[in-house]
Amino acid sequence: MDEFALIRMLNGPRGHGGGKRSPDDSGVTVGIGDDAAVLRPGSGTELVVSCDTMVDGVHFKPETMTFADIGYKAMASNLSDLAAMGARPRWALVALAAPRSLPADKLQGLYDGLYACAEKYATAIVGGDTTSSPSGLVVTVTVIGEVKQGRALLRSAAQPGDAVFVTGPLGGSAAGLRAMLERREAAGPLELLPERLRPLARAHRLPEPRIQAGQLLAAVEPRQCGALNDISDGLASEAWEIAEASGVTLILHGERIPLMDELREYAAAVQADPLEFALYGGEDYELVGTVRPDYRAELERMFEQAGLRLWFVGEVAAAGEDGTDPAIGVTLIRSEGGVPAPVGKRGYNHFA
Ligand SMILES: Nc1ncnc2c1ncn2[C@@H]1O[C@H](COP(=O)(O)OP(=O)(O)O)[C@@H](O)[C@H]1O
Ligand SMILES: Cc1ncc(C[n+]2csc(CCOP(=O)(O)OP(=O)(O)O)c2C)c(N)n1
Ligand SMILES: [Mg+2]
Ligand SMILES: [Mg+2]
Ligand SMILES: [Mg+2]
Repeated sequence: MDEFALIRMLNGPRGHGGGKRSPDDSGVTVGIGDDAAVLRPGSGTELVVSCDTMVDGVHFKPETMTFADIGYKAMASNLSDLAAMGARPRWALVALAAPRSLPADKLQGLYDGLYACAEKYATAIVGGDTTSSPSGLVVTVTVIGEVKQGRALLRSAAQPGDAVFVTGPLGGSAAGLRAMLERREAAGPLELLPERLRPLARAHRLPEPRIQAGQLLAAVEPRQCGALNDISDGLASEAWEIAEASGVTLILHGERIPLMDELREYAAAVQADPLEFALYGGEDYELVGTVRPDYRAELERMFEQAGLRLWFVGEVAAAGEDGTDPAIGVTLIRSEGGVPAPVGKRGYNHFA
């Protein structure tokens, strides 16, 4: 099949989504098929743009992900960065570098996953690029969202006194990854995995970007909301990014960090500390953020009303206030009443 037939197959009417599946108010003047897409942003909005790549052997292996999972997660991990800015997703572009030997039905599976996630979060796929790859599969998604002018949520907005929250349990994805690699079986339907591993594998393979939570936070009275970040490299690494960008210290309470029961069970079975998965594992795609302390109860109420939840896991201190060195950074109080210990600035790092 030639390149153009492939693009038509993946995105056309015979594909598993096609440009036809755009959301109703897609704002697309020109979509797939010309030299570039032409898009109409809403008035009074600013564009929010980000891209992330998934690479064979780095982000997935046959044991860890099906092709549909790779597509879903490529879209979800990108939308997660829009969530972390408080943006509403609008459009996406997909750049694909695929080995010539990769069967078309595998690529079709990848596109099933991409379109499934894009549809779920009202995102129109408006273009991309298709090339051959001399080695493994590489998928890059670019996402474009919108936020009301001046309302984007930045890493630099944490203030001393803020409460630190996360939007969901952490560490499950990294435990799922480890468990699937240990099994050494090709990834198949989640239902075929032992029940205790399913939630962990799901967290790794089919993460959900916290779009609704991000938008809710961006809509809050602006002076009440602090920093926001999504957790791709692990809570420690993302908390460090907020600390450095804001010039503060984040104090985390180990016992308040939400963990799935299945993670606790898995960690006990492999004699590991479940908190290590949460702090340094990564790919949870939950949000970590801060809120002014007086607004905490109101934010909790707003989340509850929207059918969402927050977990308060710590507080922001002026740099050095807790007596630890270096002054700017992240500290952990393992159990209540204990003393804060520095948290290493480590997590997933492509070149470390
Ligand atoms: N090769 C690059 N060229 C230009 N900017 C880059 C490049 N790689 C990353 N960035 C930018 O660096 C910042 C941090 O990137 P990254 O750590 O990948 O963010 P995230 O973890 O949120 O995906 C972002 O603003 C991103 O756009
Ligand atoms: C086979 C395999 N090995 C290791 C990992 C773990 N892993 C790969 S990339 C990554 C971090 C997130 O990816 P990155 O490209 O750094 O995303 P970004 O921070 O730019 O959003 C993690 C934890 C994995 N997902 N699959
Ligand atoms: Mg990135
Ligand atoms: Mg991010
Ligand atoms: Mg990212």
